[in-house]
Amino acid sequence: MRVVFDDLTVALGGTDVLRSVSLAIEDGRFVGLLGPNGSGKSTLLRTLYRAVTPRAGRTLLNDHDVRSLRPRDVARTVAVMLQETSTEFDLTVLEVVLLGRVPHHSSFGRDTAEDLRIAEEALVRVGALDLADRMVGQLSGGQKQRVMLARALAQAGPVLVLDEPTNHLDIAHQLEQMRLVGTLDRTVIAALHDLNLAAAHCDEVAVLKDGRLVAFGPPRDVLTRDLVREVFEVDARFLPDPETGRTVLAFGHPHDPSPSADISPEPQGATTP
Ligand SMILES: Nc1ncnc2c1ncn2[C@@H]1O[C@H](COP(=O)(O)OP(=O)(O)OP(=O)(O)O)[C@@H](O)[C@H]1O
Repeated sequence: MRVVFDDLTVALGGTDVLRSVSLAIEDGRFVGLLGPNGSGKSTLLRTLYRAVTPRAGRTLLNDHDVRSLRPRDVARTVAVMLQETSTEFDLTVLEVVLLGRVPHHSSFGRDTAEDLRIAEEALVRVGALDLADRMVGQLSGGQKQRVMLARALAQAGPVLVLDEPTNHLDIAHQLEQMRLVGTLDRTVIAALHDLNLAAAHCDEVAVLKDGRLVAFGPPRDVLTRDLVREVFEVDARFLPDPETGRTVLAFGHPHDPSPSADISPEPQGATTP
C-alpha cells in the first residue's frame, strides 16, 4: 500500500511541530524516519493512525485520506507497534498479542482458532513463544518490545508503523528485528535513532529536522557527512567494514579534537555509503 504525506502541517500546543511535510512511500518499502529528538518523527507517524489531526495537508493510504476512513478500517490497515501501555500489564503475552486481532472481529466477536494460530505464529517470528503465558507486566523492556512487535504482526494489514522499535533490544535482537521487518511484505515506516541500523536495513530514509523534511532517498545517498553534521550536529566518518565491504558510520562530537580517533583513523579510500 502506498503511503503519502501531502503538504502536512501539524500544530501541537500552539506550535507547528510539522511544517509542510510531503513524502511518498511506495508499496512494500521499508522506510526509516530519522531526525533528532523532537524533530517530529512520532507526530508524523501519529497522523497515519489518526492519533493527531493535521492543521493543514493530508495523510493518504492508497489515495484515501485517513480522516475519511472509518477507525476500524484504519486499524485493519495500519498496524502500530508502540511501547506497551499500563493497561496491558495484567494480561498474558498471548492475550496482548491476540488484542492485535480485535480490528478483524465483528462486533462482540471472540478470538477464533485462526486468531490463535496467527498470534502464536507472530510470537514464533519474534522468538517469544516461550513467553506466551507470562504476564506482560513482569517482562523485561526488550521482551515487552518483542511482544509488541508480535502484536503488530498479528494485527496484519498492509502498513506497519514502528516507533523506535529497537530501543530496548540487545544487539542480537536489534539485528534480528530489523532483518525480520525488512522481509515483511508490507509498507513499513519506522522511527529510528540508530543511523547504522537504518543504513543497513532500510530501502529509504526520510530525515526530519525542526518539523521539516530535509532529505529522502536511499541511505547511501542521504546519509552524507554534511547532512549528518547539519541535522544531528555531530561529525560522521564512513569506515569500510573489511568483512562485508559495507560502510559503517562512526560519530564524534564536533568539539572533539579528533572525532573518531578512538575508533579508527580515517581509512584510505573510504567512501560515503
Ligand atoms: N501533546 C503535545 N503538546 C505539545 N507539544 C507536543 C506534544 N507532543 C509532542 N509535542 C512536541 O512536538 C515536537 C515533536 O515531537 P515528536 O514526539 O514528534 O518528536 P520525535 O522526533 O518523535 O522525538 P524523539 O526522537 O524524542 O522521540 C516536540 O517539540 C514535542 O515537544
